[in-house]
Amino acid sequence: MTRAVLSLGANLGDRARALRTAITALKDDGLVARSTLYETPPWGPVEQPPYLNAVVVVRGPRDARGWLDRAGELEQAAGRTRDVRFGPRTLDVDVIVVTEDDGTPVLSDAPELTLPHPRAHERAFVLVPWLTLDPGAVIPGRGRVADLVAALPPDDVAAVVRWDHLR
Ligand SMILES: Nc1ncnc2c1ncn2[C@@H]1O[C@H](COP(=O)(O)OP(=O)(O)OP(=O)(O)O)[C@@H](O)[C@H]1O
Ligand SMILES: Nc1nc2c(c(=O)[nH]1)N=C(CO)CN2
Repeated sequence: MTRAVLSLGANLGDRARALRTAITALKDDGLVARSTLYETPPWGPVEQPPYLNAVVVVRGPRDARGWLDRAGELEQAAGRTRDVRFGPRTLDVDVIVVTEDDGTPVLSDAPELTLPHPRAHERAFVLVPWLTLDPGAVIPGRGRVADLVAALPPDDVAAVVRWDHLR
């Protein structure tokens, strides 16, 4: 058994429906915790609409590749096609960290599965929802999520807004 932290994002189509459908599907995979939905400004070089993001924790009988495969299945089910790097999408599911049951982090530098996710530590849209689920969370090699959030530009953190409060 392994425990995985997954980041979900969508900025095309019915964003909330895409995230909720994926989170519901993950109940079959051992969903442990899920954040609420957050509206977040687009991160990265591509101009595009705002995202809805969420973070979930799952624990089940998959290895790290198994979680990556499951992420791909959920993206396909949401109608994702091959697209621009960092560009808009109906659903993006990233594997952020994977931990063995004895607490050992799974590390990988393979291009098709890099763990921990190489950009998670600088993304408020990952760190802020994750921190609500696990105040003691750590990214191996990067530090405590609470400290990483504190090190981000305050405007980046403030721009991650609970979506249920917006409606
Ligand atoms: N930890 C990881 N989680 C998800 N995909 C990963 C990971 N490490 C490597 N990849 C690979 O990244 C490739 C590109 O993924 P994708 O198109 O989702 O990138 P992106 O979403 O534009 O960028 P980012 O991964 O920074 O969010 C995938 O084919 C996948 O195999
Ligand atoms: N706010 C936000 N920005 C992004 C996201 C995302 O999920 N949320 N995903 C991206 C895909 O690489 C690029 N930029």
